[in-house]
Amino acid sequence: MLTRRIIPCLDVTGGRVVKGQSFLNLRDAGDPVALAKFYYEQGADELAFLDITATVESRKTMASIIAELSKYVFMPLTVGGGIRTIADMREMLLSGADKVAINTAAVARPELITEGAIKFGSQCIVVAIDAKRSGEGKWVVRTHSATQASNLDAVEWAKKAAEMGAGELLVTSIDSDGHQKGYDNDLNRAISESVSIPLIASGGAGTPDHLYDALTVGKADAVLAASIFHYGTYSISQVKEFLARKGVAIRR
Ligand SMILES: O=C(O)c1ccccc1NC[C@H](O)[C@H](O)[C@H](O)COP(=O)(O)O
Repeated sequence: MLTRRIIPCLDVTGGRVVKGQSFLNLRDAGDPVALAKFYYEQGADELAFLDITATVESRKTMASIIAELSKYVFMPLTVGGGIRTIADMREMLLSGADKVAINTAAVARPELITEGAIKFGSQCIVVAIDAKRSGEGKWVVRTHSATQASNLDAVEWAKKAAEMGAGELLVTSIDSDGHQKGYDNDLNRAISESVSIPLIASGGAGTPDHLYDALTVGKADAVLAASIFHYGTYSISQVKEFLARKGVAIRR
């Protein structure tokens, strides 16, 4: 079995890490470079950076943060937020990112997924999907930092993104995000059972049990978390010890 990955997520705006609940009420959660170095030293398997301002200016800030980080942090870096073109992807990858996450731009023009996969390799292209529960066993895709509803069913969109060449899916439950009450395992399992590319679960982590449930019940290949780590509720090593004791293949 492939080792499962623990991925801290740094949502960045104005050069600072922030954290909210269901994408709202954002609070300062620290300096991005310091936090990234801390998580690297703690044994994180990968790091995700999300530029939630997503302007031309903020993308330049993100590129300089990633360039600075790459000097100290030697684990896969995924960068997302406002990435709209091949040029945006190239800028992040040349700054030191290993993967780019595209969300709104991929919904607007799914061909961007294929173009990015052809240019840089599928392994560089993560399609981020922000999904909101819309009925029993149904989730709708929202874009623009979850401010706009689309007419896309989240499971169907995930299947299309995989067909278009995505290397990995980063699936965030808008309902669970930041509440530390657990991931939306129904959402993650529904998508994981529909695609053959890795799924990173996101949104809701509050205890090590939640991460275990996401990797088992939710059938995720990796777990992304922000609040649980930024607020120091649990350390990465505590989470990894817990998962290893439960028999999960984890890198230590
Ligand atoms: O994705 C966005 O555009 C966005 C915008 C504003 C605030 C948060 C956002 N995303 C939520 C992040 O992906 C968040 O770090 C993950 O969902 C993990 O959240 P936790 O529930 O705190 O582990």
